[in-house]
Amino acid sequence: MNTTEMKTIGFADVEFKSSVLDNTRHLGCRVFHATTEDTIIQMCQAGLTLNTGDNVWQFVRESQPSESIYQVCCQDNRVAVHIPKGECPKGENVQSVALFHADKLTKVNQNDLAVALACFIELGFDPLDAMTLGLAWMTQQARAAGAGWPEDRTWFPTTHFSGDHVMGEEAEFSPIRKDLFTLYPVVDTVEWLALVLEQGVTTAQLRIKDPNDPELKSKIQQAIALGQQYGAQVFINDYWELAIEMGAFGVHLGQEDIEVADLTAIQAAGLRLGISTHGYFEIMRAFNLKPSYIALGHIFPTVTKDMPSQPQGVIRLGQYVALIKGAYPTVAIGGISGERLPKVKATGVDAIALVTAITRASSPKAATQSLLQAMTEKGAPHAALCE
Ligand SMILES: Cc1ncc(COP(=O)(O)OP(=O)(O)O)c(N)n1
Ligand SMILES: Cc1nc(C(=O)O)sc1CCOP(=O)(O)O
Ligand SMILES: [Mg+2]
Repeated sequence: MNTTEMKTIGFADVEFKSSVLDNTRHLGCRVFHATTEDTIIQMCQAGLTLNTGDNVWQFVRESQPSESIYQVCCQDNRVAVHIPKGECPKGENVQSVALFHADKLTKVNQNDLAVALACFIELGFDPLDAMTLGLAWMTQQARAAGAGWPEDRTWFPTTHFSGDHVMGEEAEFSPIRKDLFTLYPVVDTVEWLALVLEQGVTTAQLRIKDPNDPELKSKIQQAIALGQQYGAQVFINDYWELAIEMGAFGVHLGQEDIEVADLTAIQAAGLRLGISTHGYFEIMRAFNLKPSYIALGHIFPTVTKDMPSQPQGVIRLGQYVALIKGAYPTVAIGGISGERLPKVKATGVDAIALVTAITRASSPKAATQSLLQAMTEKGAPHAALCE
């Protein structure tokens, strides 16, 4: 194909070249990358399509949701992505729409967006994360703000799913004490909680996964009392109604939890809110709620929980931390051991959450002590970022 325009998106060790328009001004391009399959963008009868090997994306004017392809609808500076049913993060039989608002652009050029999207998919990002990054990249370019990795949150789009809870303009969750936000054990019994608090832990979470536990209420009550006794920030996982009723310090909720919880009630009751995220789309979605902290997972493979997403690794963790820094406190979670802790800490993340590094240690008390000590040791910040 004779091309009239060549776009390049380059980051430190990867460079993508995209031939975008042929000489009859028809779109039809390949995104070249040395180590992965080519991604092909074509104009066909149905509109612009992007074939990434695993998925087909189609840029449409008006969307009639399809079960098998990602449909992208661009209007001014807003983008709607209809997610194929099988790929939907909310469940197999749900048709959901992810919405993006690139408010620093006046119009999203869909040819450029297709190229940027293809590049980030080639880099291994999940579809909605690739779209979030693609829009951040385009905004950064449009504002002549450099060719580095998108890290400045002012260039990022806002993201949400259709039907998401909308908080009042002024509403934000109560802050946590950052000086107490360091080692963050997540445990499933009151006994474990007492053990870590006795060792000097100042932030912890009670995570009981059986909602039918007959002693659930009493366990939550004991956890709250322990937090008060030790002057620690104790979060209750999932059970936000009980947490409000019993006056907990805070609750931790995941991406599905925030769809069913009464966030306004949690905020009005003065509880702190921590939110789980697993990539750019979810981080920007969490921003809408102005939470007390943002959790970033899972960094390494974990045996504690079945994860639908891939481990993020410390390089991405560093990029997420840079994006969030100054807006909300951050905590990393997933497969973090004493050995891995220095690399995680070097990303600049505020706190480190862990389960098995303590609960499966041969001496949990000694492990907690040594993890606490490692959190306070001064390391070279932003060093040791190789995985
Ligand atoms: C600190 C912290 N980070 C992440 C999670 C996970 O929350 P969620 O995604 O809702 O999953 P469950 O823990 O409820 O299985 C967490 N609990 N704490
Ligand atoms: C509860 C939980 N949430 C995660 C997330 O990524 O959201 S990872 C995780 C388990 C963390 O356990 P461990 O320290 O044993 O790997
Ligand atoms: Mg949860």
